[in-house]
Amino acid sequence: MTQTLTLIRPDDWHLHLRDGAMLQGVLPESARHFARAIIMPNLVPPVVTGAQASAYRDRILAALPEGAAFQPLMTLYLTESTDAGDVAAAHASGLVKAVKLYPAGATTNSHGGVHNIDKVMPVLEKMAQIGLPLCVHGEVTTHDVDIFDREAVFIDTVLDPLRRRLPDLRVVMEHITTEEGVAYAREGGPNLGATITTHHLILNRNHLLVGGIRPHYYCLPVAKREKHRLALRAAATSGLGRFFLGTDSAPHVDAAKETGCGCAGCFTATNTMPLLAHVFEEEGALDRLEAFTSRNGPAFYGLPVNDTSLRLARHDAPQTWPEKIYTEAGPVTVFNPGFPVHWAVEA
Ligand SMILES: NC(=O)N[C@@H](CC(=O)O)C(=O)O
Ligand SMILES: [Zn+2]
Ligand SMILES: [Zn+2]
Repeated sequence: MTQTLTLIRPDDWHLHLRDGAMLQGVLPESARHFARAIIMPNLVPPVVTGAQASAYRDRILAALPEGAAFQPLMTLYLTESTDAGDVAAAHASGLVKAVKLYPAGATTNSHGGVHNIDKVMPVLEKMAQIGLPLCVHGEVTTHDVDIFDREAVFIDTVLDPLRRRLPDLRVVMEHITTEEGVAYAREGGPNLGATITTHHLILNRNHLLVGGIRPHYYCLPVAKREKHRLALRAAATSGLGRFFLGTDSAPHVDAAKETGCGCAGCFTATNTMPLLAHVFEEEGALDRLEAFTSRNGPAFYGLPVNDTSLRLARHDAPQTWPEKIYTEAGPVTVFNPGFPVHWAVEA
């Protein structure tokens, strides 16, 4: 008999949709399974002001397939000239659900990000006052720090000092990739959450580098040692409210990935839910998948859970999905986990 699993419809608490032709091409992949998503603001130019977030939200809604009930939850890209009053107004109107901190130079389109945290303290103080969460790409960018250590060093030298300075600030550690990240989030109290991606539950750095370099497994923060992947699996399947799904699905056209200096980002919007069912089944934790994908995120953000559902089924035969999404901007390769997956989302 086919095993099925019915979940409260999931949300994605960290998603890149881009703009224009790419947005048009990838949005249906998320809207098919997810009810809501926190939309990352690292466009070119970035989404800095409330007015820009409102215009971007309109473009997303206009790109939605007919009849899709998908709600984009908007964020602002924090810069050293961000205006605290504009942030507060965008939050008060209900438009903006979080502000995103990119350390300058940390990742794709982060050059306009923050060099010096002191310069953004007035905005962060306002956010702490009004309860608006700060989503953090938690890596230091100084060249003397090894890329595999950047998350752990960020926690010690930036995140922990910031949280001691502003204990009321609500923070989401985005896409954690290390046991240090898991441990810090676990101990962080009710003002701290952490998103975990699908691909970091599947990949370690060997998958990226052994037997040839795999550009479609390259993302930031970069996949780490196996012990870190196992720590992430334990956290995601723990059921603890701190940990929730943020796919960090980050589309780049193949030409920008398969090149001498490839972009960072894994595109997982299409197959995240079957992959997660596979991972949670392996961990003997299918009963905790719903907490990770559908309950813990809304609880952290103070939103109701969705009132619709999503059904997964486990088939005897391995399931398939498109190898690429053909957008008008170019083809985007869908994340291939490298093992057979028997789960599929029911139509
Ligand atoms: N995760 C990635 O590797 N890339 C993201 C940026 C980010 O989330 O850091 C992107 O925008 O492409
Ligand atoms: Zn990031
Ligand atoms: Zn991201």
